[in-house]
Amino acid sequence: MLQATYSKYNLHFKQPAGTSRGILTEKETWFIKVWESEQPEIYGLGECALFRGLSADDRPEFEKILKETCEGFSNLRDIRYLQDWSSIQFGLDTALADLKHGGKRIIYPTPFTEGQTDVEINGLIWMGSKDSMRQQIIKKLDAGFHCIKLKIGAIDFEAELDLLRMIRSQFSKELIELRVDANGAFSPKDAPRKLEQLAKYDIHSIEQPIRQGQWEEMSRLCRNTPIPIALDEELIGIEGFNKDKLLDTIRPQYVVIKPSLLGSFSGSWEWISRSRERNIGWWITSALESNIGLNAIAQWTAYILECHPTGMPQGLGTGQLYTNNIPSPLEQTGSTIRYNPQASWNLSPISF
Ligand SMILES: O=C(O)CCC(=O)c1ccccc1C(=O)O
Repeated sequence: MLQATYSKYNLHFKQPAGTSRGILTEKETWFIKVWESEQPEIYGLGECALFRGLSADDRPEFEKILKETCEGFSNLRDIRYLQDWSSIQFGLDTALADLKHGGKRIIYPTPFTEGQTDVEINGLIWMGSKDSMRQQIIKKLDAGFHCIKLKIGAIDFEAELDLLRMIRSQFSKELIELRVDANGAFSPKDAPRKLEQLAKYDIHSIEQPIRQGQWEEMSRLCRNTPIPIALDEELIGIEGFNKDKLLDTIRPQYVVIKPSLLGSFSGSWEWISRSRERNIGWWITSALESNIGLNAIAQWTAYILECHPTGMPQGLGTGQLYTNNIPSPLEQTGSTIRYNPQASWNLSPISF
């Protein structure tokens, strides 16, 4: 009989992570474990990566639903009811796929999990003082990144423009692709002027320039913008035919796919396939998961890119943020993430 249980885990940031939504020092997450009662030593592990303030499932009943999911698991025929609970669906999908493949943290077996391919990623620059952002940028460039993404929209806009000017004075757009992520910080009124100013620095794309839920304003921005716009928060909680409606109304240049927030792998694939039909670009990003969730996202990304290569860096560069992450075979070297099948997991930090 299939069994399941869960456990809460608190991740601690090495450095406070600044975004226009505030500064993070800790991130809670939940692990889920599944096994056959005859063989408890072989189990699948997943991460229900609840993101407070961002996930559609940041609701008071979260733990109750997770608990009921685990308790009612053996006679659960249909887990589609979890479509409202993206992070639980993501954790359960991961754990079940892991169990199916023998409980070795192999979720999507591909050449990536054999260590034969890697995935190009962007380097992430958190918001901070101009000095701290400059130091982070230099570190990422030294590490070999060709694409960096800056969280913008909270420090003084002129200082942010200065940073972009500094980067561009040393590195052309052929050498470094610059992405920025405003996490909704601009007002619809200011956004056009801010986009014009940013455009001087050959910006590849801007994520979520204005807050989600303003389809008319966002649609207008996307029509006139000098910088391609990528939707991120905008996609959270949108289901079914509304996905088509959103893409047809806003017509963004890109969408950012976060599997733990967008209905796991199936919900994420719906966004990718619908975007592909409309010539809307996409990339896949982690959203502050531990290595358990990041591993699942990285493996799924490699699996999707095998059939649908885009040539674009993905946003999976969040693996080194925490002091107490779960030691894993994921390695970030240069500008890529890879899975080293010779390395091992150390799951001892997790207790069920
Ligand atoms: O932006 C990234 O690539 C990862 C970081 C991330 O998801 C995040 C972290 C803090 C606040 C908002 C977000 C977000 O972009 O959704």
